[in-house]
Amino acid sequence: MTDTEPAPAVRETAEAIATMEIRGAATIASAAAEALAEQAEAAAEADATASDPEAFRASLRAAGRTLRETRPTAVSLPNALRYVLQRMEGETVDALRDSVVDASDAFVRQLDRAQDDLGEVGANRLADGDTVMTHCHSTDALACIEAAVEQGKSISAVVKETRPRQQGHITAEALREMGVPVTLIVDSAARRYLDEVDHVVVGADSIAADGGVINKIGTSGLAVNARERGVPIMTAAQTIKLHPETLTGHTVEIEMRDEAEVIESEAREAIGEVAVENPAFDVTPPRYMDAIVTEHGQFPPESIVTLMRELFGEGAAEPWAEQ
Ligand SMILES: O=P(O)(O)OC[C@H]1O[C@H](OP(=O)(O)O)[C@H](O)[C@@H]1O
Repeated sequence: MTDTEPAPAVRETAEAIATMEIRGAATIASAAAEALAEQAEAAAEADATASDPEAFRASLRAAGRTLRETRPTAVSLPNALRYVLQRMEGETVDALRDSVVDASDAFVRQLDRAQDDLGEVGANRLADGDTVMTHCHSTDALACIEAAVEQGKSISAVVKETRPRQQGHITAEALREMGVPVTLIVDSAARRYLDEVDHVVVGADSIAADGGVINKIGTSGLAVNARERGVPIMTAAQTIKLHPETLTGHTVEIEMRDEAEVIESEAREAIGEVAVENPAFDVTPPRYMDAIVTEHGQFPPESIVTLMRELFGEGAAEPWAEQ
């Protein structure tokens, strides 16, 4: 390992995030924080960095860049890197390592606590006997349903399969394990089933300062249909999903993934020369979302900017940048 080469554990985590073996905004964030701790442990042992605090810092920043480059849309990833790298301090390599490991542990603990707290808030929006509709797989959204079940409410679910990666299957299994009766449907059946649904519950990968919700592709269409059918829709999003760069007018980059996720090679060849696109996310305008549920309470999307300013100020530092 040279001073800027990430430890094998960091490269493995980065690869797993890029291929979506590790996926879901919150899970990506905790994996990234843990990878930085592993980098710190490895760098404290490596010849090039063990006795050189500046080389140690450089190796942590390089690991941050490797992790940052994996997927562009879920802001929980750079927010995790910010949390840990901004707390890296000390004059010696041992002190630096300890500060990174401690920050990483604190971040992961905070993430779990936030999800539990958010679940309680979201559960209060659900009533006994409600049927919820879900899209994709969100641990934050599931936390709301699980807390409602733990409150003794009887909840059923209509689960959208969520093409192309079918994360709805993961949601269906998780809900079944909670004892929630599940009906799995294809995405295009959603509007038909909205008449049988009391609440739509989705997660988020990023929340923009204007209250726009960036979530799995298909969320915006679902939200528009829910509004038209008069069904409330909430997004469950811990505050690590708030995108500080959008405070200064930046837009959120929507990840475009490989066409192979959409169409098998044989079918692709048979169709011939056509374009195939695979955007992973879309933006739901704030007027189509009833509430953003966070660990700090629930907010109308248009007012989320106040919470963002409180938590992030106006700036979004990049402590992983080369110096
Ligand atoms: O953080 P939690 O709530 O678990 O997940 C949040 C969001 O992350 C997922 O993205 P992907 O499957 O990684 O592309 C989905 O869009 C989901 O709603």
